[in-house]
Amino acid sequence: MSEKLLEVNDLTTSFKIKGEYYPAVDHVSFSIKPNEVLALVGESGSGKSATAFSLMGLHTKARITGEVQFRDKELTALGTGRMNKIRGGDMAMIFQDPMTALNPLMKIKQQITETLKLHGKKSKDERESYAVELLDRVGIPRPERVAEAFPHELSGGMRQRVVIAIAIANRPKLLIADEPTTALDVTIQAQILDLIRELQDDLGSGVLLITHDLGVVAEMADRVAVMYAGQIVEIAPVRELFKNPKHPYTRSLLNSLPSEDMLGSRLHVIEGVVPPLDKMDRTGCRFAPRIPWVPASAHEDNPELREISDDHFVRCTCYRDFHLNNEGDAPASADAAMETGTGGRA
Ligand SMILES: Nc1ncnc2c1ncn2[C@@H]1O[C@H](COP(=O)(O)OP(=O)(O)OP(=O)(O)O)[C@@H](O)[C@H]1O
Repeated sequence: MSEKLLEVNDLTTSFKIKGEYYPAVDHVSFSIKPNEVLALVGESGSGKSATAFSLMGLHTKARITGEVQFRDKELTALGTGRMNKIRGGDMAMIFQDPMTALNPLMKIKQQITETLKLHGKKSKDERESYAVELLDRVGIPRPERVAEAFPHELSGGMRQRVVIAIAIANRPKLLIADEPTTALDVTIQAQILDLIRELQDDLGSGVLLITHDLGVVAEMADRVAVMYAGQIVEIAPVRELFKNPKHPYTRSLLNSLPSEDMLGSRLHVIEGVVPPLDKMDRTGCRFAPRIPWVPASAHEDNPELREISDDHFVRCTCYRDFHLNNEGDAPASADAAMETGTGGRA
């Protein structure tokens, strides 16, 4: 097998809005190696989930182009039947909300054995005892009892452990985790992340970890891809990204992280939101409207991801002209920056 487990090239996923297709994922390319955790970060609406769902073949109504090579199979060319075999087998997903991922009317045991059955694993008795083993493996106390429970009888953290048990049931080579801890409280979050890390180590799986939480990224990721308005704007090994962020969007995200020396001070992020798909200007640098104090000449007309140092890629040259102001913050608003004439520069 080649060193790459997953290779995504020019993936474009477009949704139909009022009769027209608009890309939510726009020529996205990245790869994941076995045993590697790639974090995909970005604000709400940047296209993270659409990327994940496209990989899993779950966007049946969208128009999808590009290549998704998974263990030397081209997934975009596979029919539903073969895709169903891969989904939940070699490629599994942990969803954000365990309550919607689980069937409320089925006992936990049944939900796990169904996955095992779909992938032709073991006899009925073996499947049932393996289901209990899996519950134990994901740290569920009294797994025999939990196996007989319905989802609503469990806490949020326990439900997410069940979702993870289902995801790892067939020892996937690739695990896609879409905001796996967002719905949980902080102490449970840490336990679930530890669990995912441990299982990933154990299985040697690659992981695509989708999150908007940079604390989670710092703890879990080997590499990080930053997504804005359907495009990856920066991708780098985790240490490099935290130590040497380039793209203004990445720097804005990192600037929104609280740190000890910022206690009591106000956090600043660049104002604005990701525009809706049908209102998005797709020419030039998509982040330009949110940093109007950076001169137009600093942006490229057709920004591409470019390798600026080993394994560190950035889109658009605007990062060279982007500076934080004296307080180390981006201006609280573009208008303020224009008025003060600081241009957001140091
Ligand atoms: N089925 C759909 N039909 C139409 N538009 C969609 C559909 N799914 C997502 N979108 C749009 O695609 C864009 C990207 O959405 P996506 O859910 O991938 O963002 P995200 O980065 O995962 O955000 P979040 O963190 O809120 O989940 C958004 O503008 C969203 O409204």
